[in-house]
Amino acid sequence: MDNEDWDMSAIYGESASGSSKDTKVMHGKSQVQSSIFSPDSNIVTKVRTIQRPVGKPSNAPLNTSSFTGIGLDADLAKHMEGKLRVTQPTVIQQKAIPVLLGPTLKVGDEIPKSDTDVIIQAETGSGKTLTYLLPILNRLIEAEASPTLDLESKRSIGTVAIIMTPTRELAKQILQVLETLLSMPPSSVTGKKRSHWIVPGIVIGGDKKKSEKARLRKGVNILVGTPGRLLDHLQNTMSFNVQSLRWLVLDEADRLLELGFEETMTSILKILDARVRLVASATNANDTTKVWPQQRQTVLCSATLSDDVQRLAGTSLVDPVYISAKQENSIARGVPGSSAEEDNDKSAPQQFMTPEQLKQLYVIVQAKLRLVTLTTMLKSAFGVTLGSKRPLVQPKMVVFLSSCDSVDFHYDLFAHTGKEKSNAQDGSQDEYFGQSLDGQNQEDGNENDEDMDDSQKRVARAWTDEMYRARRDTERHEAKKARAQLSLKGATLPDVPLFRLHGNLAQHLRTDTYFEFCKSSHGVLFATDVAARGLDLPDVTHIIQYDPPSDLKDYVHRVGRTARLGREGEAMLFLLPSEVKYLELLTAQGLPTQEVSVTSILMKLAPPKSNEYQQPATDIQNSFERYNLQTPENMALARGAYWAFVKSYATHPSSEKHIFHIKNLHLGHIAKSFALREAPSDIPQPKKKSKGSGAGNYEKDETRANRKSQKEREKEERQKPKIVLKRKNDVSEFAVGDYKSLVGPMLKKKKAKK
Ligand SMILES: Nc1ncnc2c1ncn2[C@@H]1O[C@H](COP(=O)(O)OP(=O)(O)OP(=O)(O)O)[C@@H](O)[C@H]1O
Repeated sequence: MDNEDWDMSAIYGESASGSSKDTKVMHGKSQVQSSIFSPDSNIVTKVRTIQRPVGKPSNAPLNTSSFTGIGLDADLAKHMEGKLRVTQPTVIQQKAIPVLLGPTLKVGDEIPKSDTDVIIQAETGSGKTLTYLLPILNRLIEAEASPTLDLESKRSIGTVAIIMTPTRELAKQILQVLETLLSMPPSSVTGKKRSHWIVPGIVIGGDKKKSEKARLRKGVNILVGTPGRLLDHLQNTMSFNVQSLRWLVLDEADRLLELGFEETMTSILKILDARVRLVASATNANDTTKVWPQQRQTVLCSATLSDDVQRLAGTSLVDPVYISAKQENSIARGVPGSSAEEDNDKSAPQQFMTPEQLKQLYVIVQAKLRLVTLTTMLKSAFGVTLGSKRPLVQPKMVVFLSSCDSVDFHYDLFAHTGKEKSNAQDGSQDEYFGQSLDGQNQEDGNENDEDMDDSQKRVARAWTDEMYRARRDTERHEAKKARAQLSLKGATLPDVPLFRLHGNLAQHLRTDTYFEFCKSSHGVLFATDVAARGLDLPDVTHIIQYDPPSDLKDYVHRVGRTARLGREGEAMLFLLPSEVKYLELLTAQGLPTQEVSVTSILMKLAPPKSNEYQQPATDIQNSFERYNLQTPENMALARGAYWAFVKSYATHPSSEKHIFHIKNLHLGHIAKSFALREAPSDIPQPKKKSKGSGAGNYEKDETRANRKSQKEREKEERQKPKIVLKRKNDVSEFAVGDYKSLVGPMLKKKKAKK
């Protein structure tokens, strides 16, 4: 159905689309004010929108089953009902919990005869955390009745379960769920305390190692951690006792096994293999109970499974069973996708799973319109565009960006734009280091040239300069303070709390922001992929992928922050016209997307009964550009974000280079999307920040670049075309320069091999 045909030729406003450019030198560079609309820019295309109905909720609890019915301890089930409001299992819980409870329970026909390694695949938001935590807990509690397990020395048994996650936030979230489950009251039947002896713990980068060591020395029975810190403790904390380890859970397994984490994971597995086996064969001292697995059971889970999992499964899993939420038969032996025939087999496991009820949309936007389109989308969602009403239930949104610097920039921009001084004319009068302070002096009303002699004028000028500097310093100080806050509210989206999350924030800010956003009923979180995996952010209604992910798996995890547990949700993907082929990749993976036209979004800016959206869009863009010009700090954030974007674009995997290639980027328009008025060749690169300063362009743990091995990066370097970008007919005034000048020193150093 065609539902978004607009004839825009009639409504190009003169001021919004005029081609005249205004040039000024500020912040050491020429600033060109150019229009984001031009008569020949064909932003209005006939859009054929395919209306695809969303499916029935696929990750909701089943109303035909109960936890006790699938073998869970009655006290534990009751406790979950009271504490978590969890009463009925989801599909994956119904299928996997009986298997993980072990062969002794004999619930279900398909349960393997002995404990076995397990691979679990289910949609995002389907309750995978409880799927693996509940059976472990259940089996620990069951062991209380075992005469061979000395209750007094249970803590000294050391760590019996390790849960590994790729991000610190996810580790904290899992610990929180674990602690809730462990706060079980005494049994209503026997009156005995349950689970009180089980000690949970966490080891993650960014936290103090010393206190972690102390806790490990005392004994932690279930340990949640990120790979780097876990390996560190395995290598350096002598008192870390894993001799009785029975469960190893790799949550978000595919991410953990990607290049970058792979080496760490291999080392961890080697150490565990050696230590656990050593004791088991020497004394068999830990064979304390029949209800625990006799050997270490490894559980892998994710919504996306990939080649990495197959690689690990081949070496480290013993005859695993595969349990999928979507597959007809509950349980299958072997590793999904490991046989060649499966490639042609339609019943073979799906690599990616998204909730059926999730609405997946995309918009194709020219780079120069990206920022206003995003702004309009946010404004209209919160009901702050002309003629729109605030929705009764305010949305809660996550905007995914490709770099930490980009997150900082957008967070800062939305938090502060609109507060700039009203007399600011394209920033010239607000520029702290500009030539003129006249505007400021007049504003302060301290100077009346006609009534003063020369010396009075000098004193007055010195005095106003002084006051101006003092005010400038105060404003800068306040801006600095504001940047360290957990959330901010700005004039662009009044009363909407804005948050940011990325791997370069100090750990306490990361943690506090995560919990704060969880608690908030509405708001916008600007985040890198650090928020993509596993985070259970309650009530998120919308996801915006402003920068496409570097990996299709991340697409699935990002959109999975909404539409959780049977709820509705909407995800929007931004694509440049040169990236349209990405849709083919999504389609090939069975990910259903539906187009929304950029015009239909921008039209939300038009006054009621009018089609004139270009002027309000231009006003928004100009106010962003003015904000950047206001202070060197603002300028630095924008320039840093621009460079981070360009560099991050260059790290898309080689398999996607035909879609995301830097040579396809219109850099002048990209600069516009960071509200910069400078030519790309003029945009200075940010100075390298000192190591360990907690600042930088990319994610530390979660960077795209980190995911590649040195070898793979070198190979990509060699393959990079030696190109000189030429000015194309339809290319703007800015997009000129050779590859090196565009990409910067990070890539400059390596020479292409012949
Ligand atoms: N059976 C259930 N009934 C009600 N709520 C549940 C049930 N199982 C889990 N939940 C809740 O659903 C939410 C999502 O669970 P969880 O984070 O484990 O999903 P997930 O499948 O691991 O998602 P992701 O793939 O994104 O990590 C949590 O808040 C959890 O408490």
